[in-house]
Amino acid sequence: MAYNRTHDWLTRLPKVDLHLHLDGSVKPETILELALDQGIDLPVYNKEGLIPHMRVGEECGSLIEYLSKFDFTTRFMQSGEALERIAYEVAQQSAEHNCKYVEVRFAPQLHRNNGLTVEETIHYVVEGMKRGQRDFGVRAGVIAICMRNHSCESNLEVIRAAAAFVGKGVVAVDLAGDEASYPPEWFREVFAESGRLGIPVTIHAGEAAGAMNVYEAVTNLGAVRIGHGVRLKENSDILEMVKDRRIPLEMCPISNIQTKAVASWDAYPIREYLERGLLVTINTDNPSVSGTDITNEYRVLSDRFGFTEPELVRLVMNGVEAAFMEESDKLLLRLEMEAEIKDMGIQ
Ligand SMILES: O=c1[nH]cnc2c1ncn2[C@H]1C[C@H](O)[C@@H](CO)O1
Ligand SMILES: [Zn+2]
Repeated sequence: MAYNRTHDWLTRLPKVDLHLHLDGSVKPETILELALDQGIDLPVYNKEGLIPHMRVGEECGSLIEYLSKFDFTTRFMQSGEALERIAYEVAQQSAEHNCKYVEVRFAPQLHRNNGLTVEETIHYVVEGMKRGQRDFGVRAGVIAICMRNHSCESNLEVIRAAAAFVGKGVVAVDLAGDEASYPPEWFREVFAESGRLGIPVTIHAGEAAGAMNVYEAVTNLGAVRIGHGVRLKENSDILEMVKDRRIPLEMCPISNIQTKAVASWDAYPIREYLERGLLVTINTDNPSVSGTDITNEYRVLSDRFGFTEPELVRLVMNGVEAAFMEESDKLLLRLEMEAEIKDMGIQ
């Protein structure tokens, strides 16, 4: 069988992206326009000059350093118009990589500096995704994020607002931010509310701290998916539990290397996870902060780990299985993607 791993092939491969932050996906061109519209000064007025302010380099040493890039971008994301536009552009960027389904996550409380309510921020992001779906055919769901450095009250407000949008664009809630300083057990009260309201939960865990955080996220916060889970490999019992419960891992390879969730590509556990039967999915995390896109994630994996075309297809279809989607919609998406993959000559 001849494997033709060209860039073009991977771009055309239908894909999904389940872990993508809105504020980590803003194009520098858009920042230039938003700054002019909003009357906010910029350090430089050209795309290339903005990139170092938005993107981490090779030298990024930790998740904390990685997270420092977000303050720059969120300043321009304080109006309904900006949120709607950026969500729309995420759908557009997804379509450029033949991404058929995307789950976009954002933290409503980070977008309230000019007086938007939590509900309004969600409304505008949902509207942008819907317009994107109409124009580019990319299906989408929105995930509302609670932040680790925010109070219980402000996170509860996010959970309750998100619950009101379930079935109207929001598909889940999440917990993000500095994992090493804020352990998941501090958030039991917050996610008890998502349990009461019946909204699905995914939690960033096992990224900047160990496997115990994955255990806590699953057993006490009600996580049915895990963001990253790179350090799950440190504990076999917890790994087996995640496997037995079929809990998908939303892995984001380039980001995981940059944040030092893992020391090097040699130590990246993706092959090990697949061999041990975990449901691994491939995602971008933050295209503009990480300088990546979904095609690039697959390309790097294919280059680094020698994944074959059928293996790459399996990773894509794991993403479909893991999607926060109604089973009937999932079936349609799967059939559509399988037909397209078959047309590309892969079984
Ligand atoms: O990989 C990540 N781990 C933890 N927190 C993250 C990651 N990527 C982005 N964030 C944070 C920074 C953003 O401002 C916030 C909401 O999208 O989520
Ligand atoms: Zn993330």
